[in-house]
Amino acid sequence: MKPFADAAEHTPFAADSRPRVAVFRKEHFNAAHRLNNPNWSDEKNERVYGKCNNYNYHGHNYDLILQVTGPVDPETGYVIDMKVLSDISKTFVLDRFDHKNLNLDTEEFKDLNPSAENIAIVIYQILREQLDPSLDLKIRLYETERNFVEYPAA
Ligand SMILES: Nc1nc2c(c(=O)[nH]1)N=C([C@H](O)[C@H](O)COP(=O)(O)OP(=O)(O)OP(=O)(O)O)CN2
Repeated sequence: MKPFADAAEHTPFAADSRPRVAVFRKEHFNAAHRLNNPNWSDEKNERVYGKCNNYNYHGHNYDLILQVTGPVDPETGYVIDMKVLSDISKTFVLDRFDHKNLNLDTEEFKDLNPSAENIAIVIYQILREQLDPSLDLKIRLYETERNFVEYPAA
């Protein structure tokens, strides 16, 4: 099989003819949070968020799946070096959020509800700045085994 057969027929700048592949990196972090809207009454917060509004912050074992999609570099065979992706996620996401109380210990969630949706958006924004603009990024965040979100949505 010759994945670069088409590319070879074009100039080295014919990037569009390079095959695009999605690369995945799974990360994990633990964090505590509480869902609460300060503009609502205690009753409404309790009704909307249930046990997630409990004054005792509770923790989740978050699984984070980073999906980076882009053209395969014919020289390296890589879309992105997964070691580099791992280092970026450790430095900019895990070191920031792992073993933290998201509401109390992080700037990002001081005034933003740390729902799975908002955490995924924040992580996306943080990582987006660190990646080559030619690469697409998608975040999948598991808050529990059965509850997970994706950003951007398909
Ligand atoms: N749209 C959202 N809904 C909910 C969120 C959220 O972030 N976005 N978060 C929660 C809770 O924090 C948590 O995810 C729910 O925990 P739990 O009910 O224990 O979920 P489990 O999967 O462990 O248990 P099930 O009994 O299978 O639901 C709630 N909603």
